[in-house]
Amino acid sequence: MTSANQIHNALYLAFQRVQWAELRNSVPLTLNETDLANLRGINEKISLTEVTDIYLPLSRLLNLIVGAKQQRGLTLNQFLGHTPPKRPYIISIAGSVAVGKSTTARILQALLRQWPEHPQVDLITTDGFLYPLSELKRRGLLQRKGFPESYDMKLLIEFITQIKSGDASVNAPLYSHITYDRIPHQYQVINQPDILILEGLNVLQTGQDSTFDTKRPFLSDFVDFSVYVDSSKSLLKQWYVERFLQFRKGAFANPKSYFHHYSHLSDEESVQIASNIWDSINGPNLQLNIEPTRDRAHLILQKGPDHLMDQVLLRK
Ligand SMILES: Nc1ncnc2c1ncn2[C@@H]1O[C@H](COP(=O)(O)OP(=O)(O)OP(=O)(O)O)[C@@H](O)[C@H]1O
Ligand SMILES: CC(C)(CO)[C@@H](O)C(=O)NCCC(=O)O
Repeated sequence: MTSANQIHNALYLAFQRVQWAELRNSVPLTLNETDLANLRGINEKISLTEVTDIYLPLSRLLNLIVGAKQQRGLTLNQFLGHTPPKRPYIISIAGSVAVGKSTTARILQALLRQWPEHPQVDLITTDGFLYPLSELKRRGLLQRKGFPESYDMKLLIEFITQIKSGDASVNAPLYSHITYDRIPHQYQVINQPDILILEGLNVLQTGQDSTFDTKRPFLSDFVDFSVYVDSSKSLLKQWYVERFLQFRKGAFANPKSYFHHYSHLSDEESVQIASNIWDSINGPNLQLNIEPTRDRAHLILQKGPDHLMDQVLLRK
């Protein structure tokens, strides 16, 4: 009998933290003080050593992989004798709520932009494709936010089809964590970037359940390279609760915030409420719908305590 471990070893090359960090020596790019200050602006909790030791080699790997695809495009054009429109290279980033998908995506965006072969790197999150709050209410899905059925997959597939066709000025809907809802009449315009990073918990899902139209293509059919950010369940819950406490002091204090009523809670009450939301919504969603997609990724980033990278797994 072939064990799950054997299958994993056959599919992935595994790099422990130290091995991966050594690859930094083969990265020609360095970061200057301004670059580092910009990265600080993304999230002041990010360790800059982590950026240079872990994410810089990662940006080099992606730079090489994107380069290979660009080369293939040129070869194909030569064969076909025409020049098709510029089509963005699409990188997806999946993982649990609170694992750090958006932070990872923003670090990679900042680093990938530094490479002269692909200066224009755009980033969008699938949060904007959640149904508006009124629609979620209508469908009785308020307690299922983030579950597959809470996303307008038709809209998301339409969006990615336009991007992949090389269309100019494609609108992506925007989401606000303050109002907990889609922002009406406001869009992010995607205009033929070199790379588009698509971040969200559902990007590796195939929708092989009754809630989806089985004839519809999968999002992953449009994605060139997929990343899954992984960590242990206990750390994920801890990061979720910590972020909730942080929000209570920041975003929730805004009277427009959907969670404004939480801003007056004590620490103890907040921890209780965040734990309940985790145990009833985000934890089960991770278990049922997100974690099962992990081994479809081309690259798995495994984070340990303090968001430090433990291991990098790369599809052979
Ligand atoms: N590399 C990092 N170093 C330190 N803290 C981090 C790092 N990445 C993420 N965090 C922290 O972890 C929490 C979750 O991060 P982030 O908001 O990026 O997660 P997410 O996966 O995008 O979440 P969601 O799905 O809810 O949008 C935040 O409090 C963030 O500050
Ligand atoms: C918007 C999502 C679904 C994904 O980012 C998530 O942050 C969320 O709101 N989940 C629902 C439960 C909660 O409030 O955490």
